[in-house]
Amino acid sequence: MSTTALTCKNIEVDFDGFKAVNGVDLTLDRGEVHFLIGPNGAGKTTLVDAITGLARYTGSVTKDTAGKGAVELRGKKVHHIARAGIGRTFQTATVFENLTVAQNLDIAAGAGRSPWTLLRRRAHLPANVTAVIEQIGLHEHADTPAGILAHGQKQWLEIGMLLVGDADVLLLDEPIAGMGADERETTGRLLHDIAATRAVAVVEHDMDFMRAFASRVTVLHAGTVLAAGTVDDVSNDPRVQEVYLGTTHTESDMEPADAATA
Ligand SMILES: Nc1ncnc2c1ncn2[C@@H]1O[C@H](COP(=O)(O)OP(=O)(O)OP(=O)(O)O)[C@@H](O)[C@H]1O
Repeated sequence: MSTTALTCKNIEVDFDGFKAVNGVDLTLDRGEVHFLIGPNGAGKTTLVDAITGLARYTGSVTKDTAGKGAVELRGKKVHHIARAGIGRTFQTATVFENLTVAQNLDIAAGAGRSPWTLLRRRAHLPANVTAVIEQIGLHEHADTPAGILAHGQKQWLEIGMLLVGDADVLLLDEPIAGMGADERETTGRLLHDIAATRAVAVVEHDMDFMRAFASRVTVLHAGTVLAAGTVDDVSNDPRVQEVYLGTTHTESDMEPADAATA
């Protein structure tokens, strides 16, 4: 059963009079892989920036925690928002290249620990770190320096760092950019595995990937929600077809399916 993890109401981001996000409502539910799509400049990244505290906005973003009610995130500092369970990745993975996979995860898991305990060598990894290494498929690379991981593996490690940090809402910016077919497939399955208990939102340009793995889709255009629903709902929406086919944004075309990775 899906439960709501994040609710955005009437979000507006204004850059000197230009509304990059203009009255967006969005709900992210646990149990779903929710794709945010739209042509270049639609406002996808700015919306994620607002949710994570990097862009000032009006409106409301509330984090819903089962049993504890809703907490307003607007006005909170970036690290408070992260601590409230909102995790984010960027297109370029930001892992500690000289540390091993296990050390990267151990540090991400220890956000609340003192620097001294973080530095101390640990005889055994905490159970949650071991479980996440398994979940992200890097158990054979636990002692591999992150810097020599393949591109896809680095992305999975970064997602793993959000998981051990107890992110309940994961906002992923083009997680499959630069990945091969097998890595994309693995990533899609990983996202659904994660979404079993958390909310996952993916900003994406790759329409094949969206069709294969989206539980729900929100289409942004010019800072507003153009359409929302299932893959079929949005694919069959004439307004969505118009935006993708009737404008110059052909690099994001809905057809052919594999048109773009921005
Ligand atoms: N700091 C800023 N100052 C002014 N305008 C900005 C700023 N950041 C983004 N914009 C503008 O806001 C609009 C939305 O940009 P945004 O990056 O959110 O779009 P996007 O949907 O993520 O696009 P893409 O898919 O190309 O990444 C664009 O017109 C962009 O030029």
